[in-house]
Amino acid sequence: MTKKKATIWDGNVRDAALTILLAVDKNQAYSNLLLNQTINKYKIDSKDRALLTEITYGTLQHKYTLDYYLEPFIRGKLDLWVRWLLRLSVYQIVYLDRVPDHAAVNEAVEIAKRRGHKGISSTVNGILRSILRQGTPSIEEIKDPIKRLAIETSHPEWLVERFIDSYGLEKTTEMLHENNVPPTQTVRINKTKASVEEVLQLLENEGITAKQSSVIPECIHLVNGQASRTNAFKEGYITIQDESSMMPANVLNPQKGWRILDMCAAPGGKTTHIAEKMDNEGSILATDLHPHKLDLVDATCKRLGLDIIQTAPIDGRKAAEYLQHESFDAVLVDAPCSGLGVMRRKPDIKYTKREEDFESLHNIQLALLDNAVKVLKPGGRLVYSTCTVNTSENEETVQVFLASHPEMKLVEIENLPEQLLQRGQHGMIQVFPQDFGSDGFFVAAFQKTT
Ligand SMILES: C[S@@+](CC[C@H](N)C(=O)[O-])C[C@H]1O[C@@H](n2cnc3c(N)ncnc32)[C@H](O)[C@@H]1O
Repeated sequence: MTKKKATIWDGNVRDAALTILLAVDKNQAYSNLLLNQTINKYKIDSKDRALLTEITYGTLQHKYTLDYYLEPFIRGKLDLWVRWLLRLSVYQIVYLDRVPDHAAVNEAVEIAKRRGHKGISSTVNGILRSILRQGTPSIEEIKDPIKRLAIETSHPEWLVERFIDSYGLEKTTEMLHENNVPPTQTVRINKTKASVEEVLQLLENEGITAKQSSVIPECIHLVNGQASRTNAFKEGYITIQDESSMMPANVLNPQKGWRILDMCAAPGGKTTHIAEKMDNEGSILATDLHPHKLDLVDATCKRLGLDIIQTAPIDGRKAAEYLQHESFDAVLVDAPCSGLGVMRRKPDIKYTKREEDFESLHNIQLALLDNAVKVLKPGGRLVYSTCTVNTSENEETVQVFLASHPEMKLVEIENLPEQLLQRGQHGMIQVFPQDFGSDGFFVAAFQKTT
């Protein structure tokens, strides 16, 4: 008898969510990539897609809270898949009004029967029915305020403490809650092809309601639909990008005809934004450590009709060995970072990041900046950005960099809307997810004086 090949999708949303959650936990798979691959590969329809996304992300986002709710009801050790099945079931019971409790329990019992044996399914049934009868334990009763906030918002305690040390209790509390709010879909319009009004009309013709952002003018918020499936996307009128990520190109303020280096360019979101701002006139060298990722940059340029971008695999920590010194009008270092600003869309980051990662990231960031200075023309502009909320990779990287580079100075950021400028000081802006519902993001602008 031929064995049936295992598949993520057999029409059962909860089962597919369980498979994805297990892969994220066991194989350190990226939840967003695996979820998108599953949805696209199996062409999952919009109703199932919404529920699958909600259960997968929601369960992952609230993992520690769900464990707290489950703890009093679990006796002994459970297999990993059983624990995830319980978590995703309690997630539905506690957070999803549109799923009746009995449906969540029955589905879990059926999955337990299929994946395990009768004993397991009655354990799952017993635990979930006890929770329905007795209710979940109260988080309010946790005495330690840091532990309470960590459980309530499902973040590791060390990270909560670190955030409070850097940003204070109020900002941290707001940020941790916002990290559990699903992000809205935002796209950037390609102004070399159409105006905002024209793109809004194109999207409307495809049944998509969208509106221009009140923060970054080239940003559009989608109310429904999936940007990647639209003709507007396929024909190069839009690029999927978080609103915060639209800051660096604006801060760089590139002019037509400039020669620009984008040192950590893949997959090309900011490179192509810079090219659009230059009206596709001038030249951009887009480099990245990983050659295969540069194919994505090339493909995006082709889709958007931009031809001033050349790609090259270069380790930015050695860029000055390969590139002519003082040859670029401006350099963008959109550095590799801990990604603590994007936990809304990549909840796995909450559970996988370690404090010891920060120092090596800080050192890589400094090495990238050192090289950027060497290839920058005197008078040229350097922009440093990260998608993290972490002083050691943001303000401290800037301070240490400045201390060893007297020829560099921070310059006032000008080319952003007032509401963003208000959040900055001395050439640096830290955006928090709660500020505009966009990713947490940091940007700093420097000028080479000699
Ligand atoms: C934050 S991502 C860049 C995102 C990109 N700028 C965009 O907007 O689409 C950081 C990038 O840095 C690259 N990277 C990591 N270490 C690098 C190094 N030593 N030199 C150059 N690129 C590096 C990674 O491969 C990754 O693509």
